[in-house]
Amino acid sequence: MAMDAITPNKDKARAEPVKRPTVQEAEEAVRTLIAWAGDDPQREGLLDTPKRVVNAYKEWFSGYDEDPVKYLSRTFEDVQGYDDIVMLRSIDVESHCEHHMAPFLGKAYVAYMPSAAVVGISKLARVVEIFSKRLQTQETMTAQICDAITESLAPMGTAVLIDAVHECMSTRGVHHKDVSTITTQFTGVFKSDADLRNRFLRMAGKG
Ligand SMILES: Nc1nc2c(ncn2[C@@H]2O[C@H](COP(=O)(O)OP(=O)(O)OP(=O)(O)O)[C@@H](O)[C@H]2O)c(=O)[nH]1
Ligand SMILES: [Zn+2]
Repeated sequence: MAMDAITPNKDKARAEPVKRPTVQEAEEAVRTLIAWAGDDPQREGLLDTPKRVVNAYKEWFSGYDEDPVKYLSRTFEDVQGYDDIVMLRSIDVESHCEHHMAPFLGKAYVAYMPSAAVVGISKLARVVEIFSKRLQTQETMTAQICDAITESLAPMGTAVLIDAVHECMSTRGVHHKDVSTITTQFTGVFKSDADLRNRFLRMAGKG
């Protein structure tokens, strides 16, 4: 999808799409932040930095240009009657918090109980990646991953757990380095069946 088509995280208060600035405008904003940090944007070592930062942003925030549902649309039905949990453990999460634009890093655990069809397992990791490559709160991201799987696959239930360390808490502010944050979202049988939910948590190593 083109870089000028932005699909922001849902914000019900905003009706109009956000207009993406030009590369030149984005680079100028980085020069402003360099000066705000106290350095000279014209210093030789910093001359190419705005270009590098803008390119890094393209990668860190590439999730605005991707539609997770697209990845979940191809399913497979021939699984010989398989009817138990499908779970991906320890999916890397590299995201940025929407409050400080600081990284938060961790792991996601994603499971669903198939109703009929299953999906290619790599697509679940892609869904995590797409939502993580946006400005996020961990809670929003956990709910978005769960919703995308639930809406696309209509499984018997979906379970998502994210365990992450927020650099806005470890490198600034309260400076707590060893605190990780766990968020969970459960639907369907994972919500109604405590034994199944506990099985998921044990399989994630959190039970
Ligand atoms: N719930 C939630 N909070 C987050 C997340 N990422 C960062 N935060 C918190 O967002 C809050 C923002 O609080 P503010 O008081 O507005 O900002 P601040 O003055 O920079 O806060 P401190 O981080 O405490 O210095 C902080 O408590 C952060 O720890 C997240 O994913 N979920
Ligand atoms: Zn933060």
